[in-house]
Parts: sequence; C-alpha cells; structure tokens
Amino acid sequence: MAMTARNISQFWEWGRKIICVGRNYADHAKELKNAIPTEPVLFLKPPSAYVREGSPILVPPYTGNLHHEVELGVVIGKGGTAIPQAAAMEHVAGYALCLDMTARDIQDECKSRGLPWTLAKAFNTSCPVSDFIPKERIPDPANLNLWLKVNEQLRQNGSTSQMIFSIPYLISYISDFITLEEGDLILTGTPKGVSAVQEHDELQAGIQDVVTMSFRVDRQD
Ligand SMILES: O=C(O)/C=C/C(=O)CC(=O)C(=O)O
Ligand SMILES: [Mg+2]
Repeated sequence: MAMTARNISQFWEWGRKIICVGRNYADHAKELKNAIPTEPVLFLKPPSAYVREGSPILVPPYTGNLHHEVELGVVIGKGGTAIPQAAAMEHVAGYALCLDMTARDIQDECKSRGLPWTLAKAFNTSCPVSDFIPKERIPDPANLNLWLKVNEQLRQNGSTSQMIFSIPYLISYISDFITLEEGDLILTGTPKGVSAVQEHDELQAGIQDVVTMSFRVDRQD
C-alpha cells in the first residue's frame, strides 16, 4: 500500500515535542520580578497539551491562578542537531499562534521549592494552537504584533521585535541539546500583560492581520 505523506499543516497531530522558551521578553521577565536571562530558559510540554479551536481550555482542579501567555510558535520543517544560526531559518516550515497556559500559583510553588514546572505548564489543554501559517505568509517573524483579549478586554499587545533571543538563535541553541524533528513546535516566549483567566472566559488572540483564534475556558471535572 502506498504511504501517504504527512501534512505539516496538521503538525499538532504528529505527537512531536513542544519546546518552550521562557523569559524571552524583558517586559514580561520584569513583571514577574525575574532577572533578564543571559541564556534561553527552556521547558517542555507534551503533545497532549495541544487544544484546537472548538474545544475548551480546561482549568486544572489544583490551580487558583491560571494565566494566559500569548506566543509565536515556530514549526520545524526539517530536523537537525547543532544547527548553525546562519542555516536555522531553512529548518522552519511555518508558524502558529499559541498560548502557553500557566498555573502561576503552582509555578511559584515549584520555583520556591526548587522543583520542575511540569504541573504548572504541561497539563492537558495547556497549549492552544491556531491553524498552521506557512513560512511564506510571514516574511519577517522578528517584527510581528501579538495580542490577546479576555472577554473583549486587551491584556497583551507586544511585538516579536522585543524578543531577547532571536528565532535563529533559539533554533541553534535548542538543537545543541535537543535534536529537532520535523513537526516539533517552539514557543518563543510571551510579552508582558499575562493575567488570570476564569471558567466561562472567552479568549481571543491574534498575529496582526495574519491569524486570529478564540477559546472558551472551562473547569475540568
Ligand atoms: O519564571 C517565572 O516566574 C515565569 C516564567 C515563565 O512562565 C516563562 C514563560 O513561559 C514565558 O516567559 O513565556
Ligand atoms: Mg511562556
């Protein structure tokens, strides 16, 4: 039987890694009273974190402070290890708008106890994701407006020009430690304005005139 080629525009179905970069915007690092990093801060989400429009973001029962973080996602089209910065963009298939949903109270507790952030960052539905955006539709990913509204109120409005570490730098840095594979997603960090969401809230987010997405928040039973 002939093999059907997989379609990168459904990358969230492939079961690949979600690699997240934290504290990549100085204004967000400052609002959480973190130092500006001198190297990228990395953590992971499992593929079970993905949620698509039409399904709700579920508030885990163990948090009382679930935050939104709007982020540009970079979808890897060609894998590699130790990718040089100069070749990094050749490994990009496209982009997606993503939310890095974060149980901030649990993250604070993990930080104070020196524990990993897994339960704060990697729970089911912690990575809402837009439609795939082919690379050609975003000629300059380093100069994009990202915004997020909760119940029509603007909470985040930043530009990828504010990133501390650029997309080529991140791809090169990550691939020195973690081999990148086709279908992997890199979340590149959030600008300032993160805040709590509640059950029944409606979240809308966008990348300027390129894409928008909406999600409802529900409590997990
Ligand atoms: O260190 C903290 O208090 C919080 C860090 C984050 O949640 C980092 C991110 O996920 C981000 O900056 O996007
Ligand atoms: Mg984040």
